[in-house]
Amino acid sequence: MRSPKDFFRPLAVGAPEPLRQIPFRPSRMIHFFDPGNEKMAAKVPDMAGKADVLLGNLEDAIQADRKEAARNGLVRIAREVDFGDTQLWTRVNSLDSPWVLDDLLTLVTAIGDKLDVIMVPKVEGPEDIHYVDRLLAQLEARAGLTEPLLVHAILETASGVANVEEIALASPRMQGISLGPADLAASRRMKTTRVGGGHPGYLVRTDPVGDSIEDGRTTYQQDLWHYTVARMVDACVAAGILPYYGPFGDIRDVVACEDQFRNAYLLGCVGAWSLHPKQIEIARRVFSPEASEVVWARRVIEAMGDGTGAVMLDGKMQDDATVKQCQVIVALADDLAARDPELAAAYKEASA
Ligand SMILES: CC(=O)SCCNC(=O)CCNC(=O)[C@H](O)C(C)(C)COP(=O)(O)OP(=O)(O)OC[C@H]1O[C@@H](n2cnc3c(N)ncnc32)[C@H](O)[C@@H]1OP(=O)(O)O
Ligand SMILES: CC(=O)C(=O)O
Ligand SMILES: [Mg+2]
Repeated sequence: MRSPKDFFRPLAVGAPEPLRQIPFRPSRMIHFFDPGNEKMAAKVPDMAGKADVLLGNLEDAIQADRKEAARNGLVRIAREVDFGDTQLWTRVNSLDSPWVLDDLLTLVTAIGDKLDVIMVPKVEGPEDIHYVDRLLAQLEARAGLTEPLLVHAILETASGVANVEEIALASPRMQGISLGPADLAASRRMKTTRVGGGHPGYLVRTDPVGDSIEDGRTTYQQDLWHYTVARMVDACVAAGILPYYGPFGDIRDVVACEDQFRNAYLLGCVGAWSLHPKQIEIARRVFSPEASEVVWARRVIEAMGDGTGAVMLDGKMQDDATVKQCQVIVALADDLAARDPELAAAYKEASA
């Protein structure tokens, strides 16, 4: 473990200074595409106007014999497409794979100045981040980069969850963490074959009424991911980085996808992954505060004046703590509206 005094020292001679704070940039959806798939690649310029983050995926979902094509495709896309203020991320192959070294060597030296964040899958503990941290510093120095690349970990192994607090604090490069429900389910030997979402077998049941243990007992499906998402949010916020829900694999079920995303939003996540173009809009809707909520939050802040004491508003008690809750909503709304003109117009209309 590095001394706190050395934490912000570059890890290689000539590497850029690490950031002291992770900037908040809207990232309601991290949209995955296969950069080696010509159809998807052709849609990138259009999607750059719709998604907050576009991620060129090199890991799972890319066939072994297409890894090089995906890597080369990402280099080409990064050089040719104007991303405006849309972020470009990548997910490299896992650290034990035969591809990751070439992923990092190629991407940092060829397009390190175009990439914002490198997502690292299957992170088991802080040692994985330390390895990537030093290697990135060496490559940044070689490429002459002036801004440090940020690192995002996927929480998708049982060890990763056990070590999530240390992972979040492992490097000043740490930008955020996403839940990886598919690999995590496999790692934990959970008995679900779904990619995220609930399961009808994971439920609670009301008590028996009368003599029958069968009749009249309502069941409620529970959220398999609640514990992990809540723990991830705490670990991220304590470390000053951003938590994200991951993928929802049932592309057809846009209703349950929206529910899962909303659970994550309410628990503190700033975004989720989108795997298909139709999930971009779901994430945009869910991870943007509702206009009526923003109006209410502004009313509370105004009514509370200097933010101390207690007042009643529409029959509800407001005090120092509720002002802070409302400030969270308003700050997020302002950040998102600055990027999203449609949202800005909706907020303006609601407050008129
Ligand atoms: C557990 C994990 O690791 S999750 C992360 C890894 N997985 C991924 O990244 C998967 C990304 N998504 C995909 O590969 C695809 O969306 C699939 C395989 C799930 C479905 O693909 P398709 O069967 O082609 O879907 P569908 O027919 O509805 O596609 C409609 C159009 O959208 C395009 N499209 C589909 N997904 C995407 C995407 N992620 N980005 C851009 N375009 C896409 C298709 O190419 C198709 O284009 P066309 O109209 O020009 O023919
Ligand atoms: C997100 C991811 O990689 C997983 O669920 O396994
Ligand atoms: Mg995975």
